[in-house]
Amino acid sequence: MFASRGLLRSSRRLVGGISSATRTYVNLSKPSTSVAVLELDRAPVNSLSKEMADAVSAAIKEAEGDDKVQALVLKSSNPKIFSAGLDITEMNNPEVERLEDFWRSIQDLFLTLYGSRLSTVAAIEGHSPAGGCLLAMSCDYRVMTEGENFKIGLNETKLGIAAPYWLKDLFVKTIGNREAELGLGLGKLYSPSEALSVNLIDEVVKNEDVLEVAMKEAETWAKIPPKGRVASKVMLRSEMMDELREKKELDVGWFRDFIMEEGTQKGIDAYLKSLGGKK
Ligand SMILES: CC/C=C\C/C=C\CCC/C=C/CC(=O)SCCNC(=O)CCNC(=O)[C@H](O)C(C)(C)COP(=O)(O)OP(=O)(O)OC[C@H]1O[C@@H](n2cnc3c(N)ncnc32)[C@H](O)[C@@H]1OP(=O)(O)O
Repeated sequence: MFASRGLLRSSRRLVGGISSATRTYVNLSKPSTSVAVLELDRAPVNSLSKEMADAVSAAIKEAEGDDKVQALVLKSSNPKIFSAGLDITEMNNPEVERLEDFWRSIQDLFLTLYGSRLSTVAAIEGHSPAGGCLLAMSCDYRVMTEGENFKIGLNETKLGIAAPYWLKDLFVKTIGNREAELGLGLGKLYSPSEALSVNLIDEVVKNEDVLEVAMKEAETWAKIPPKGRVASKVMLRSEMMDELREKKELDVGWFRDFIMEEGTQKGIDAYLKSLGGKK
């Protein structure tokens, strides 16, 4: 029960050093011996397509492959948008096989980030709705830039969809049941100060300070002896992860059936057209 699969992941398959490795959609660098930085870099809004989700998972695993690295800062190349969440076009009139593979990649990204042996700090620069909030909540610590127009939360109901059960569970774990009922039901997006008041994030900082604060926090976590730190993380997180691993294909089926419904498609289509007013 203690050694949840994946959490104390073996690094044998992984390359060792990280030297500003740059790949499509993400940039991975190592500004200090024990802290790596993973930058989300998929214009215009860092939405999570299947390929983007796979790239983020691969970069986390690469960082874990360096035994000296103990912490990871997750940031955005866009100072106004951390991530706009799942790429909605993946769910709009999709091919069923692609849709299922897309969802497996999202599940894997969650399991990889939430279950990482690394201490993870989200430097939330700007907007972070839905899947963006999932990324942030999967980290150990969350710093968000100030600016009351920036929003974070789970707005799925506003698109006519529902968060999967494991994202709901993560939300409840993070902000408690009552606030999650309000947040999920209303599809509420919180300003940084509101998010801080419900413990959705841990700190609000000036835009220009976000990386420095996140790096400092990551260095603090990196100094904790990893054996006890990782064991504590396993104790806190393994139950949720094990449940999803057991139900993975069931969850893929729920997602597929929900998304393929005609009513869901109508809602997604209308929402997508409203975005940017251009589609
Ligand atoms: C019982 C249930 C059982 C099973 C159900 C299981 C699972 C279902 C759950 C699925 C989970 C979904 C989670 C999600 O993440 S859904 C995505 C939610 N995201 C959003 O609602 C964010 C939408 N975007 C925005 O609000 C704004 O773009 C943002 C505030 C981030 C930035 O605003 P800005 O004005 O700067 O940019 P825009 O002009 O709006 O956008 C620029 C272009 O980017 C496109 N765009 C934006 N967001 C997305 C996205 N998430 N996916 C794809 N494309 C996106 C936008 O359309 C613009 O494109 P162009 O018009 O320029 O082509």
